[in-house]
Parts: sequence; C-alpha cells; structure tokens
Amino acid sequence: ERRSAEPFKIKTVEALAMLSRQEREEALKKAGYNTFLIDSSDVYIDLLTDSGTSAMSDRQWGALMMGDEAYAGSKSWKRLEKAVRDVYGYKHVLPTHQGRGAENILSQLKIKHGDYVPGNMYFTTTRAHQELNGASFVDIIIDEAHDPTLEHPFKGNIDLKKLENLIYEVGAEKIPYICVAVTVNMAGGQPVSMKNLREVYHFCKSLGIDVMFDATRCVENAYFIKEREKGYENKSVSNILKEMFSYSDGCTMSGKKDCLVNIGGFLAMNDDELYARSRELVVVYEGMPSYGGMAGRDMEAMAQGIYESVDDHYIAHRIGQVRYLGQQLIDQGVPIVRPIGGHAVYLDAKEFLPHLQLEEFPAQALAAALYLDSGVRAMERGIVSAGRDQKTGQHNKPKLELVRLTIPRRVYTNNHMDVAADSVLSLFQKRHAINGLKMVYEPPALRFFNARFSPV
Ligand SMILES: CC1=C(O)/C(=C\N=C(/Cc2ccc(O)c(F)c2)C(=O)O)C(COP(=O)(O)O)=CN1
Repeated sequence: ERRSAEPFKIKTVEALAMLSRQEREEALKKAGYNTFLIDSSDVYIDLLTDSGTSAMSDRQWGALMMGDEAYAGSKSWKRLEKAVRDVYGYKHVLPTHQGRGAENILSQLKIKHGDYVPGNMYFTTTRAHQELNGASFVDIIIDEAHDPTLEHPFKGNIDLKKLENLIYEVGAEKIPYICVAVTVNMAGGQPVSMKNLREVYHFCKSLGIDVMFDATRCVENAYFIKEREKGYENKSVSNILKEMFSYSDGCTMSGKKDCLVNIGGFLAMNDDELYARSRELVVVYEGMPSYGGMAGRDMEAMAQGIYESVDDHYIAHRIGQVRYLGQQLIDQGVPIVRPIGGHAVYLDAKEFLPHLQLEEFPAQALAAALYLDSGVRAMERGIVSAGRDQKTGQHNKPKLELVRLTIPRRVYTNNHMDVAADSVLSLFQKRHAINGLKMVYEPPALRFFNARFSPV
C-alpha cells in the first residue's frame, strides 16, 4: 500500500530546546518531578496536552487581521456564530474564553444542590464545576472503558443500565442533564458510537432529561464512527458530526482542541430559555455575548478553525499520526490503552511499573522518567489527577493509572513520534530500575497542577 504524507506543508517553524541529560535533570528537580511545572523552554517534544497547542493555518493567521474588536455586535462574532451553526447545527451559541468558561455557566444554570450529573467517565474541570454547584458526578460509562487492554471499538459508550439504575435510585427530577463526552479523555480518547448516542438521547428525552455533550474532541469521535460503525464508511466527517449533534440538546466546547485554536470555546444549545439565562451569566463571567472572553481576532481564528477541523484529509492525518506512535509501542509489547485514542497514546503505568504501589504514583514517576530520558513531556492521568474523595479524604483510586502522550494537531512530524517511541521503549527495557515518588507538597484542590514530588 502506498505511504501517505501530511495534507499540508510547513511555512513557519519554532526552534526546539535541545537540552543535555544533565540540564533536564536540573529542570526536573526544579519542577518537583511534576511535568506540569517544567518550563516550556526546557521541553523538547511537548506531549503534555493537545489543548491550545495546535498549529494554526495560513488562513487562520490571515483571519487574525480581520478581527473586528467592536465591543458589541462584532463582525467576528457573527462569523463564529455562523460557523458553529453550520458545523454543529445548534440554534443558539455563546462565546466563552475556553471550555471551563462554558462548564461554569452551564453548571450554574442547570444544577440544583443535591442533583446528580451522570456522565461517561469524569473529567477534572467538568466534575469540579458540577461539584461546585452541589451535584454529584456519577460514572455511567460501560465497564469495558476501565480495562486498558480491551479492544472495544466504542469504549466511550454509555451503559444504559447504569443510567436506568441511577434514575430508579434518585429519580429523574434529580438529574438535570447527562454529560456525554465525545471522545472520553480519561478513558484514553475513546469514542461513543452513533447507535449509543441515538439510544441515550431517545431514552433521556422520554424521561425529560437533557443531553449535553462535552464536544471538545467531537471531530475525532466522528472519524471513529466513520471508521468503525456500519453504514458510515462513505459519509463525510462533517455529515457524521451533524447527526451526532442531533442527539443532544446542547454542548460545552473547548475550542482549544478540535477547533484548532490556542484559546476559545463556546456554550451552545437549542432551548430559548436556557439561552436567555446563559446570556446573562456570560456577561458576568466572560464579557459580552458577542465576544465571551475572546478578542475579535480569536473569534475569527476559531471560525476558520471550525471549518478546517472537518476537512476529511486533515482529520485522517491527525488520527493516523496518533496511531503511528501507538502502533510502534504495541508492536514492541509496551502496555498502552487499547484501542489507540483519538488525541493521545496512553501508557498503562500500572502494567509498565508493576513493582510500584499506587501510593508511589507510578504514572507520575513514569512521566518524570520519560522527560529525563528524552525531553519528551507527557501528562499524568492517574491517582494524582484523581484527587481525594470529598467525604473520606482518601485518594480516589481510578482503575486507570495512565501517562498521556498527547499529540498537538499539525505540529510534530512522525520523526518526533519516533523519538518519543524510542524513549518509551528504552524505559520499558529498564522499567525495573524506575523508582516511585513521594508527594512532598499537596495543594488542596486539583492537586496535579502544582503538586511536588521527590524520589523515594
Ligand atoms: C474533555 C474535556 C477536556 O479535555 C478539557 C480540557 N482538557 C485539557 C486541559 C486540561 C484541563 C484540566 C486538567 O486537569 C488538565 F490536566 C488539562 C487536556 O489537557 O486534556 C475541558 C476543559 O476545557 P478548557 O481547558 O478549554 O477549559 C473540558 N472537557
């Protein structure tokens, strides 16, 4: 089969930091063995996140010059509003500075104290806003999602039985909406099938429960439906996306991922009343409903990015590059979450470092070892990120103890993927020599951002 290449060429480059091992050791110590605290200037290949780190296109950079910075009624807002309606199909949209801006407004408007918000696996900021408004998050993802080795094509699916049980237990009136993440970040960038979206939507509507998507990586989800779900192989990604969103009442969106921008987001919905109330809160938290925490130029870039994100050649390459890295590791027997996700390759740190207890923070230790070995920066997505149980104060112990190698969009070449793969492989061969960490500073909330560790 003929090999393929990027559907774009490079026009601008940024020099990367080529540090010595000694310099990396110093940087790691300074960062308290927490990759979040390493300076970007000390990072060679930055796989911490795909959030806000993607490359913009020439048309997006050009659009910046068109930014209409009018305080009200900005032309740039009109273009962004049209792009959201065109691509996602919602009636109403409100701009926010990024995803959690939308989560804040939605949670405040929809949640009453004592409510339950079921969803397919937690996400840190999403759950934080639900809890801040008095709700309890309830995980209703299928059991398979918690097994990193299972090759289920749609691990992000919702278990309707779990949803029914929760409704039976607490009553539909205690469930203001369910949050459907497309794809599921903490499960390894795993998609939800169209069949599941359709079933969940019709079931919830029959009980008067709203369905709100966390749409952050929805184009990647659409691509997996095209690849894996019968009847969609000949549909365009933009076509599949429109159908996906028809099974929702609204969504929060972090534009920093699939919308190909460095800042931006939105809250969208079909309900007029929710829209009217959201407009008021946007003024309180984000600015006018015609800029929502973004400059006009940011809105231009995001409008253009939304259209580019559903280009079939672009998304095929994007998913293909993540798969290119993941497959190399699978071929060498390195334990990673299967199937390979849409935006990242997730190392199964529990399998990788079976000699470490969870309390020695295996994923944190592996991410630190990876940076030291090659300057590749990854993100801990395990017991540290899971934080402590609000009631017992004990560590939450998620089944998945992962190191996320997150691939920014249109930034790195496959040579960078090879460097990352070689580094992971080299550590895998010496995995027994990797020691655990102890937490020497634990912040009170969302500890993973600022916690500090030292080698045991
Ligand atoms: C599925 C989903 C996200 O992935 C997401 C963000 N994601 C990040 C950044 C991040 C966020 C929280 C962390 O604990 C973290 F360590 C990393 C990420 O890297 O994956 C947001 C929030 O969107 P905002 O970032 O635009 O506000 C909502 N929903």
